[in-house]
This record gives sequence, structure tokens and C-alpha cells, in this order.
Amino acid sequence: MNYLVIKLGGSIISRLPDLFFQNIAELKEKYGCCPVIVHGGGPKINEALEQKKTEIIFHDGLRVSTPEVVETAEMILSGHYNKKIAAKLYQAGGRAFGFSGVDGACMEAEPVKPDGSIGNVGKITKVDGQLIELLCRKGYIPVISPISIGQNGTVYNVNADTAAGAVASALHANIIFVSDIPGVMNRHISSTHVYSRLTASETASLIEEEIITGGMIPKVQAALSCLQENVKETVILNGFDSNSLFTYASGGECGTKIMKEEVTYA
Ligand SMILES: Nc1ncnc2c1ncn2[C@@H]1O[C@H](COP(=O)(O)OP(=O)(O)O)[C@@H](O)[C@H]1O
Ligand SMILES: CC(=O)N[C@@H](CCC(=O)OP(=O)(O)O)C(=O)O
Repeated sequence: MNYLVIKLGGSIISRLPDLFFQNIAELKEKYGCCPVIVHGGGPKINEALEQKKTEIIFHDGLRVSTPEVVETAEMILSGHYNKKIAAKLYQAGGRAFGFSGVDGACMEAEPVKPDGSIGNVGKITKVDGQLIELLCRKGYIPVISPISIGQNGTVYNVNADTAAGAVASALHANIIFVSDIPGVMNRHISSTHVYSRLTASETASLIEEEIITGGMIPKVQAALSCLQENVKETVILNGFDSNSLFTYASGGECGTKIMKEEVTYA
């Protein structure tokens, strides 16, 4: 079976056109490829923390996560967005099955920083790919919140781009990151310049030159690290463009493709 991991960013989820959900629901029938959704929800976690007057701190793009912050992130990701996306897909004609890494311990995590300096932020050590495949075989669209669990039962907040990369690696799937921009852009070149392809070293230079900043950094890093595993292709594309998913699935050019270095033989 062919899988496509679709990471829905918090920047776009609630503004994603209905047609985009419809295209996800039709992907298997039209292109023979099973969609697996992994989603974020960062901006709404910020809102919830602001309401609680809890300080918001990021360290290298990762949210410093006390147990209280993890509880809020879990409420927004595994509660609010996970079920909203499942309902949207059902409305669009699909049958979605929503869960997080905590359910069935299907994504195990350990602390990114064992010294506790950023709290319970996790990195994924194991994904139960068989469970995800089983759901796909039964005709469900898995919808996965990145909140994950440690072997001792600690619940971890995991960056959604990283979680999506781990799921894609486990399934040997390609991955697309759906966000609120047409791809990786360079406003120094022009206000609309989008790279169609970037290699690892070009990406590193754009980070160095501060052309890639903020939330785009964990995204390109997740793309590059899953290319080192079992993932062949990673693309960042625009959720506002409802056609982008089908354009990608039919082999057309869209968004920014992040690739390993091209090997040249003498
Ligand atoms: N070079 C770049 N090209 C495009 N977007 C960039 C770039 N550098 C930083 N960004 C920012 O990254 C954001 C996407 O990251 P993020 O907000 O974390 O997305 P999501 O919630 O979709 O995962 C864009 O909205 C944009 O503001
Ligand atoms: C550890 C960490 O930073 N977790 C993220 C999880 C959500 C996320 O990644 O959402 P987006 O895809 O919308 O950015 C957070 O708390 O914001």
C-alpha cells in the first residue's frame, strides 16, 4: 500500500477550504494513495495559554512545556483539532479515525532535553506503523495528534512537523507539509519568489542567512531528517490552494520540494 503523510499546520487548519478536505477524502480512490493526517495547532495553544495568563516560551522553535502547558497542548491538539479534522473529513465523504500518540501508546517519546531545561518536550522514538496501516486497510483516514507518551507514562508535547516526519519514516511514505504559504519563499529576490526545489545545503544556507525563520525552521529540519530515514520525497505546499494536493498527487509541480544533495558521479 502507498501512503502519503499530510501534515496540517496550525497556521491553516481552521482556514483550510472544504475542497481541500474533499480532496484528501478522494485521494485513495483517485490516486490509489492512502492519506495519513498528522496535525499541529500551535496558534490556538498560544491563545489558550494567554487566556490562562501562562507565559509562552519557545526555545529553538520548541515550546517550553511544563506539565500544565502539556495539558493545555493536549486539550487543543488531541481534543479540539483532532476531532474538528475528523468531523471535516466525514463531512467531505471520508471516514476519519482520530487519536494521539498516547492512544495505544502508538507514538513513544523521550525528552528532547533530559536535563529538563525545556520541560516535557518529546522526540519520538517509536511509531506503531502497523496500527496506522491497519486503519488504512479498513478504509479509515488516520488523523494523528502529535502528543505522545513515554515508557513511564509521561505525556510529551511533540512538535507536529517532527511527529509527521516520524510517521512518514515508519510508513516509508512521502510527506507534504500543508501551511499558509506557497512554499519556501525568498523575499529578498521578490515578494512572490518561491523555491521549487531546495537541497539540504541550500536549505542550511537559507537558515544561516535568516531567510528561513520561525516556524519554517522545524519544518525544513523535519523534512531533511526524514529524508535520512525511509522517506523519498518531502514537499511544503499551500493549503489555500485547494488544487495543490491533486497537483502533487498527479506528479505536477507545486510548492517547494526539499531533497537530499544530488549525488554527482565523476
Ligand atoms: N522563507 C520562508 N518562506 C515561507 N515562510 C516562512 C519563511 N520563513 C519563515 N516563514 C514563516 O513560517 C510560517 C510557517 O510556519 P508555521 O507558522 O509554524 O506553520 P504551520 O503552523 O503551518 O506549521 C509562515 O507562515 C511564515 O510566516
Ligand atoms: C514542542 C512543541 O513546540 N509543540 C508544538 C505542538 C503543536 C505544533 O507543532 O503545531 P504547528 O504545526 O501549528 O506549529 C506546540 O506546542 O506548539
